[in-house]
Amino acid sequence: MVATPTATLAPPAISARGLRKSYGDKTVLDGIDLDIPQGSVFALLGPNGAGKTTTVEILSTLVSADGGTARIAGHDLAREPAGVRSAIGVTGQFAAVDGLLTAEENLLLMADLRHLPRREGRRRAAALLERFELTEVAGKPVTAFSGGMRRKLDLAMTLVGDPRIIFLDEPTTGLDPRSRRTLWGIIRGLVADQGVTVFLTTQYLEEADHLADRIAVLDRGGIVAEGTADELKRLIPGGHIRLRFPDPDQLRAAVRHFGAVAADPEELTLRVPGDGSIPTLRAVLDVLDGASIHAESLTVHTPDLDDVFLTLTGRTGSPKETSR
Ligand SMILES: Nc1ncnc2c1ncn2[C@@H]1O[C@H](COP(=O)(O)OP(=O)(O)OP(=O)(O)O)[C@@H](O)[C@H]1O
Repeated sequence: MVATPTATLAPPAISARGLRKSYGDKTVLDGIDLDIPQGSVFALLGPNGAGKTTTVEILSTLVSADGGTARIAGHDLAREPAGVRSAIGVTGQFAAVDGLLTAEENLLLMADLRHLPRREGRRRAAALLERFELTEVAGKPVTAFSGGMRRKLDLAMTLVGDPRIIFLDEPTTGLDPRSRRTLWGIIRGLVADQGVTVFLTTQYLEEADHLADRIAVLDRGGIVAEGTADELKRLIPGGHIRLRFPDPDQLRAAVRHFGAVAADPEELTLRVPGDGSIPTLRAVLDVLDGASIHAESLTVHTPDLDDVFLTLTGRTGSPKETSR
């Protein structure tokens, strides 16, 4: 499919102003603004309980906001909820998959719920089974499926209605790295081939980094930062070089030469601000050599989304994968 040059002129797929929601005296969303262009992937990143699911529930008409306005696919959220529902698909932590039915039966059931003619329903089910590489297991009951296969089927069911906007609430939570990567590929394909807009929530910084055109960090009821992964990383001043010393004397000597930098006497390490460029590294090594200080090891740390998350929310994100 050819990308439409009008995409940039098109109204946003999702826009929201001042969305608010409280449960009892707990303020979950305290005035959220969003602008998500058509055909893009947007990631809402936040720690547990930040209000990510609540945001998806509001934007997908499952829960009403206490205040604020939103337009989804051109429909006013409060006044035209049926129009919103016809344009969106939602895949949540609350998977819609029925374990007793087969994969194909689940898809056909969804086609019935969407009032598709029988033949069209069968055609779409077959195409989705093929696309998600589930054709061979189409006749098997879903109880026999792995977590990754269930997630794929869940996403396929969302696509039966051919939505223009898809909400994915923590789509890969609990999946192994391989299944996660498979789903990432599928999600990227949806955007590239069909131009759908994806609104994704995640606790995985790496997921947001891989998939999203823009990322918003939600914390304590508000969006504390928004931008591309690179823009967010630039919020964090530089990287650092970490030196490890064999004993406290060497560490103390290094502190005298490098000045006001973060030292960890227990770990016998010192953080020197700087990127991993050759001149920076050479300058650090020259200081060590000049003062005859012996360092055991040197590692370069470039800022990543984890640093951003930590700086903005005061908490670390989820453990990062090591299997690249
Ligand atoms: N129906 C409800 N009634 C009362 N409190 C609720 C309800 N739904 C959500 N909350 C509260 O709102 C806050 C935000 O919840 P939400 O599920 O939106 O967070 P989240 O960012 O999606 O977290 P997680 O990553 O754990 O799913 C939590 O403190 C939660 O307990």
